[in-house]
Order: sequence, then C-alpha cells, then structure tokens
Amino acid sequence: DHQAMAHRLYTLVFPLDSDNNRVLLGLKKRGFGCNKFNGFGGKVEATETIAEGAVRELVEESGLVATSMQNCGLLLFYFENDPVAMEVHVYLAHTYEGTVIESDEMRPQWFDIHDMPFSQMWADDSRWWPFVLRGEKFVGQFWLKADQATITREHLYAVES
Ligand SMILES: Cc1cc(-c2ccco2)c2oc(N)nc2c1
Repeated sequence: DHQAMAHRLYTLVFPLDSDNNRVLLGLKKRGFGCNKFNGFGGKVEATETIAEGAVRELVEESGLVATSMQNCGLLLFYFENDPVAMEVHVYLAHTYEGTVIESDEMRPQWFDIHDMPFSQMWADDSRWWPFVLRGEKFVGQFWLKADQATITREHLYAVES
C-alpha cells in the first residue's frame, strides 16, 4: 500500500482584471523559481489558514489586497531525491484593493489570459491553465526531475467544484 508522503503547504494566487481578460503575473526576481513568471504565493505559516496565507502572500508580493478569492485547483509536486512533496493551493483573486507594486521578490506584469508567457513559466502551467480558462477545478500531480524543469510523469484531472 502507498506510504503517506510528507508535504509542505504553499499558495499561488492569480489576480484577474474585472473583465476576466487579463491576469497579473509576477516575474520572480530571486530564489525559488527565479526568472519565471508565476502567480503570487509561498509557504503557508503554521499560524494561518491556507486562504489567509494566500491573501498575505499576495499583499507582500504584489501590493494587492484580495477581497474575494476562489480556490480553483490543487497542484502536487514530487521531486526525485526529495521525500517532501509540495502541495500548492491555487486561487483566482477576482476582486482586490490597492495598487500593484514591484517588490524585491516580484516584478508584476499583466498578461492576456489567452496569451500566457508559458516559455517563461513553470513547465506544468501550460498543462493546467486550460482548466482555469474553462472554469474547471483541477487536481494536478507532477513528478519532476531534480532540475525542477522536467516533468517525468503527470496526472491531471478536473474535479467537482
Ligand atoms: C515545483 C513548482 C512549484 C511551484 C510553486 C512554488 C510556490 C508556489 O508554487 C509552482 O508554481 C507553478 N505555477 N508551477 C510550480 C512548480
């Protein structure tokens, strides 16, 4: 039978503009995922809920205060040579306050949701973003090589929202 794997909780938030045509991404300026565009997020602290962590990371990394968020998917990443999986809770932020600011972590930029910079994003993004565009909640499991760029196996499916 399968042994339970250890996992670490993360959030990922994608702010959408009011007519749902554009999404705010951040170019990571340092650390994990450096030089990739991604949603805004990071580790969930022990003292907060996952949703609270999502709101906090969005403020810290973009300056936007989310006033409504929708959990749109779950991503699980397994790395060769690493026993701890990443459990990433993905959110769309439909309404928010504040103005977008560049942080020392992230350089924010708006993109057409149908013209994503996938060549400058994590390899998994082009696989599950179509679910977001269809409004389908998803669960995606991705097994990655140590280079964190190569997907060796994936299991991606829609779930009841
Ligand atoms: C391995 C990996 C990690 C993350 C991540 C780190 C923090 C939040 O998410 C990803 O995000 C995306 N889009 N692909 C990702 C792959």
